[in-house]
Amino acid sequence: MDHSAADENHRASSVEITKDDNGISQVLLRSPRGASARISLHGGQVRSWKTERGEELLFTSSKANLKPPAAVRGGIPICFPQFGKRGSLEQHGFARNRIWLIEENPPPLQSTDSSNKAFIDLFLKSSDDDLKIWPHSFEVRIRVVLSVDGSLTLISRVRNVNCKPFSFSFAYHTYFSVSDISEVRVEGLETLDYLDNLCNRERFTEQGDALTFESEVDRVYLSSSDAVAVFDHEKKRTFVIRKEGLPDKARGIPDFGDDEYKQMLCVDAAAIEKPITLKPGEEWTGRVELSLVASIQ
Ligand SMILES: O=P(O)(O)OC[C@H]1O[C@H](O)[C@H](O)[C@@H](O)[C@@H]1O
Repeated sequence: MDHSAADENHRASSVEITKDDNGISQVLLRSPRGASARISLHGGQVRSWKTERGEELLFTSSKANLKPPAAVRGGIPICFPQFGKRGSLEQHGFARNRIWLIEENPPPLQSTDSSNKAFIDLFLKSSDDDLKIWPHSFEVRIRVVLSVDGSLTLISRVRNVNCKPFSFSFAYHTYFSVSDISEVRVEGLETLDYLDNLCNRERFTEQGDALTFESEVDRVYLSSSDAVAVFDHEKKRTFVIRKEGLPDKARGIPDFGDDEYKQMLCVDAAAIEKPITLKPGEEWTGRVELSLVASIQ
């Protein structure tokens, strides 16, 4: 068997497409050691990411409405073309509400080696209804890759297929599952400036060595470093989030008035404060890699 045929064979055994309870296609990626990721075509959203021991690493609200076009609070929603309420569109834009397609032969991805890894390519383009509320023709592609060691990488491309420039925001709005938010600390955001969404986006500078949580937090850190770590002392887990092409980080624990939300922490890799502008025919690429490392507490 030649090399590419071996790759194809490996891929076929590690990618499975089924339907969820609402009849929406979902993709299951499996690593040879048993880690897995499940991605729904509703929103192109990663809904589950599990270790080889079957432990779920992402949070999903037990009250989430999973029926399209609802926005599902959990997993990794894709915020595009708007983050939060910073624009005329619905919160976090419409991409997370749309039904995406699987793309069999996407244009080649520069400097990305997905061989021997389980991956899927998803695609969304502006519909006539989208153009009524956001008049810019676009194509968005996301490759979700599960590596042999269980780490999860999402690579996104946005292309301007319009005849005029347009600007957009983008975020991987990642809901990590944590034991209890009081047991968690975040490193990698110290000394950065942030905009506090709970104080009319006023600008502050982060102090202290590592960040812990005592009450609701909703902040956008500007020009953050490309690696942030989330330590969960009780679960003895450390998540490492690495990003490229996405200057900002958002961090939040919402106060939805419910104990359930003490078991989650949102850390987004994002382009929020300086929206990305594309001229006709241009393409932007952004990437995030999530990994679980041996506990360094
Ligand atoms: O509930 P969602 O629409 O998914 O948004 C969840 C959260 O997203 C971001 O972090 C916003 O800054 C928060 O204000 C919001 O609570």
